[in-house]
Amino acid sequence: MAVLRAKELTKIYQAGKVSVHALNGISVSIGKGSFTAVIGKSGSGKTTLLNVLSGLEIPDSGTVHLGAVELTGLKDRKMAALRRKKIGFVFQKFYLIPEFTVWENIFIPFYLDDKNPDMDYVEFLLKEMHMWERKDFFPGELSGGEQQRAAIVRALANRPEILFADEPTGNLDVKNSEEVLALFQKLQRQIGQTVVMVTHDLDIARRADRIICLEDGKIVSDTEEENECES
Ligand SMILES: Nc1ncnc2c1ncn2[C@@H]1O[C@H](COP(=O)(O)OP(=O)(O)OP(=O)(O)O)[C@@H](O)[C@H]1O
Repeated sequence: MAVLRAKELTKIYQAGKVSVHALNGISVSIGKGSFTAVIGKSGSGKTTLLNVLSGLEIPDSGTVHLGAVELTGLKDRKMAALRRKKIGFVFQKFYLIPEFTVWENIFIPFYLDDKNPDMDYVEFLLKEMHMWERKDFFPGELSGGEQQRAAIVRALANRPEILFADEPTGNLDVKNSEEVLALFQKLQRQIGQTVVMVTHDLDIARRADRIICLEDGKIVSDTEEENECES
């Protein structure tokens, strides 16, 4: 069963007189409970694809459906609310809010929706990421790996229908990267968490069960096994 379906996505950036076709007719369907890696050379469109699939950016043409809802038709406020409730996003640069503690960063989306988080699940995630002891720290008091682990808890706390991660291990050392990938795999197994992750690294991509390779804004391969993709 597909949790997300995208059809014929195009995105053209205009930089001065140059037009860049960042997405060039991409159609893709993401199965519930699947773990997908998106790889490809620098500039192939990976981040643009993730941003469009997650509603952060609007495509020039094409559609994205999350379940029955067409993201591409939503206005800003509805999109923001839907993203808070149903979509998790992990960025390479973490983007924690520096004035708030880890705990507060995790809870902000819930405050905005006047909802209470599942405390047991948040505690489980913080402990899995070895961040329970650091929950009252401010981002500036944490290492890069700790900040990313906190950002991952924030992204997963509402049990999103789909988690997008853009180079989530790009700024992490081997040990931290391993913990992040192990958590994604554990959640996939235990609660059927759907994950779509961009990476440059074929070894990291191999941890997923599907590898989509992009070139010049197009999918050039989409496999469950070894992949000839240049990344
Ligand atoms: N805001 C923008 N304005 C103009 N061009 C852009 C913009 N964002 C991306 N591009 C261009 O679109 C293309 C795809 O960019 P994108 O960031 O999606 O690639 P990527 O595969 O994620 O690259 P990397 O691996 O280097 O992060 C690139 O050629 C890039 O220069």
